[in-house]
Amino acid sequence: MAASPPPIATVDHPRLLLHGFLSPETCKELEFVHRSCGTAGYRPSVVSTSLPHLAATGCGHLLLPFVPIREQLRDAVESFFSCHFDLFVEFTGLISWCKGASIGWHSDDNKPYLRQRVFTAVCYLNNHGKDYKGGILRFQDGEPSCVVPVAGDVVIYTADSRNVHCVDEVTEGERLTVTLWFTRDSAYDEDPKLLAFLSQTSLSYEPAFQNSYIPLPASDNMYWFSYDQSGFDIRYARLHILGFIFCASSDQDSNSRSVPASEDPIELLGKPLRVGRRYDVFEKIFANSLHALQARRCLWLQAAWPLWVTASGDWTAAQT
Ligand SMILES: O=C(O)CCC(=O)C(=O)O
Ligand SMILES: [Fe+2]
Repeated sequence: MAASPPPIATVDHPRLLLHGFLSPETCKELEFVHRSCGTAGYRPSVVSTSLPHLAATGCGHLLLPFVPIREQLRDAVESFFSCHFDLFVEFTGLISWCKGASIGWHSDDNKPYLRQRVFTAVCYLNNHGKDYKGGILRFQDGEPSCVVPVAGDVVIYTADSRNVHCVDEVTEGERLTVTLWFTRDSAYDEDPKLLAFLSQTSLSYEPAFQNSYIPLPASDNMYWFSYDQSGFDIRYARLHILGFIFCASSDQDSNSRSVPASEDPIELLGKPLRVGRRYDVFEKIFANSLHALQARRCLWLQAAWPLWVTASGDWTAAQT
């Protein structure tokens, strides 16, 4: 008779790679949510869409695809780690790792404010080699020693020092994941926070606003920006990479589309603005550039035409 495997709790590096956990359709659906609502600012070269962000910005309907995925992942984690206790989802987020993104050796509970995390699940939504280069997940010890991401696969592991890992730098393309952390501490349960955000956004906005497909602005304190620390503002870089150029309303020359020297572009990031494409300028005034970035994929603002962002106000001067 074959000996039964040792209980997972006694294994040195408890982790599991599951192939084909998410269907290709689900991967695409999640990618769509991310393209619609992803926001820069969580870490340099990373764009994220967290569930609290969706709930807080009037996109509660986009939480739906996550409901079965979270449950299936919770089941998989509970069963693999033989959990005889309640397990709560602490964080769920879509994360794209753009060119230059990486993370060094760490365990996922390695900061005082992360101690509540006990298990991690990372689902891969696109493919290493085809969609991007780099971005391989490596573990310091144990098997599998590395994970080459394939769309639909999921890796689950303990968040403690038994699973120290890193992710190689993405050198080309964009690597897309949905990452969940699980906790035993109900104080960190993500669900009540989502419900609170959902009830705020659905109760406190005008009906006309609720019908808009454009996300509401996320609150300033939901994201941090690195400008103060490094002199580099991730919002500005992202606008630039996407092909947007600031165009102040006083600019008479549509070809130069430049910001007058007196206007600090960084200050403009925080001011209300409109978004334009070629000779069309959308009527909607966005609260700030972050809000416009949240919405730009809904508006299909990524075509082959020149794009620009104008300061709000007399935009007609910009298109003469
Ligand atoms: O995306 C991955 O493969 C792992 C990500 C990771 O280590 C993290 O977010 O802490
Ligand atoms: Fe990690």
